[in-house]
Amino acid sequence: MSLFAELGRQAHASPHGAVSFWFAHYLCVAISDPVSASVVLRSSFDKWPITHFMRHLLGNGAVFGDEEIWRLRRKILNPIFSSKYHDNYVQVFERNNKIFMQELARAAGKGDFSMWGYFSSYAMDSAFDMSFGENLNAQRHPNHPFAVAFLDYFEECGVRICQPWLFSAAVYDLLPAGARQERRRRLMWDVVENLIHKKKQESKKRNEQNVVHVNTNIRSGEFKSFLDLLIEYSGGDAGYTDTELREELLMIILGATDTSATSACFAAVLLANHPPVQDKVYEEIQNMLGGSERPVSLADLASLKYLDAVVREAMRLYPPVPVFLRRCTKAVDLPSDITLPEGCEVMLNIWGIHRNPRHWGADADEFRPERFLSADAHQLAAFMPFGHGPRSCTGMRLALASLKLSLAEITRRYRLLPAAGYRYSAAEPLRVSFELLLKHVHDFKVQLEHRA
Ligand code: HEM
Repeated sequence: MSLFAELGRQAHASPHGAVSFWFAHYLCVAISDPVSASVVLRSSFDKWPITHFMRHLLGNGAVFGDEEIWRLRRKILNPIFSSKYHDNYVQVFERNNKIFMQELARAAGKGDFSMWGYFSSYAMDSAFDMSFGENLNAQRHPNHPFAVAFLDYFEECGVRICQPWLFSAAVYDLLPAGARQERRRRLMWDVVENLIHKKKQESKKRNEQNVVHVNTNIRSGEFKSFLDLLIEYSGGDAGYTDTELREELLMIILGATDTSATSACFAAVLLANHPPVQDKVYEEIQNMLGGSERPVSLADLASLKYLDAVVREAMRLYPPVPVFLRRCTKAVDLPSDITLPEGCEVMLNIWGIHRNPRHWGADADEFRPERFLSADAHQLAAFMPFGHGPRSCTGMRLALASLKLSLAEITRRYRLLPAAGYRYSAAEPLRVSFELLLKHVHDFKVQLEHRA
């Protein structure tokens, strides 16, 4: 992670906001200027070839697919993630949040513990539920084979991406790690393919009987899972094949799970270490609920402006995806008068952009949520944890809703405290590492104290 921070510092000092460096045998350009980053993100859509090893599990799933395939897949994803279906999915978060709170209650008042397992199971259950309309129940059964295979698979990918000599599949597949990945992939594919098969059978039966489907899994209305919508928007029986459906669904589950858990965990650790900020969040929630014990709902989120600022500030300082890797498929002219040639590997250094003092001021490294209450257009354009342009995250609105719902429920019940012996200060910022996503070296440890 220190590499990205150093590249960021060097780029901030350069008039172009960019520096070149070697990564394995690639000569790359790292950009920490938001305006140049936005030009690249709007014009170059292929990812670095080193990310191709993710295709072992995800195939041509939108996130790692080359531009040609990605464009076709994205056309189907866009309507599925439109605001039309937002409420449909948020019901899933509300439901899984209840289980989350029941599970978390077991850790409260018992000293240090890691938030990671709780947030990641909540995110996994929500992603699975949205994808299939089925409850994986990893929150109550963290040893569920799918959940274990998924987490272990991506942990191993995190190790691989930091070791360039493991990039080649010809070598990796012969190693014990390659064999383990193969077993995990098989298990996940089987689970997903069985669910696709089951869904298609059910829908065939319904069509034969001409029955209107109401999914009783969800409180109100007809729930449509990502699987339902992918089938519908890709053209029904003539649409996506089972392989294409599996690729897209696994890609959505990947996109939704660890990213959301990482963001929520960083926000929780920052709240634990900044009591005055936490007090303001608590006050805001109490003022809104006015003493009621009802759960926080989607409709409430619009009133929780300070909580929104806290979530954004946590993602600014600790973006779960700290770098995006793009390859220029044509020459790109940057505003600073330099041209990136065709084939150039570009690292969009989000960590560096989010801490660029030109945009965020001299206190860019400090946790100060208030800056988002008065952020100007330049600052908002320099905030890109979800990417930017046509290939940015489709799930941004859902992710923010999920984060705020869970953090609001935690803060109203508990006072978050730093783990014993570990307190964050401006002089000693959170120590982080890079393993596919950003990670906290101290494993997101906090304590929870019941509020009176
Ligand atoms: C805090 C949580 C999240 C963060 C920080 C995040 C961040 C990102 C980033 C950085 C990208 C890649 C952008 C790029 O390459 O330029 C991405 C792509 C994607 N994300 Fe998210 N994401 C989050 C949650 C979600 C959720 C909840 C979903 C779905 C339910 C989702 C679905 C996707 C998909 C489908 C893509 C691929 C987009 C494409 O290549 O066209 N993400 N996300």
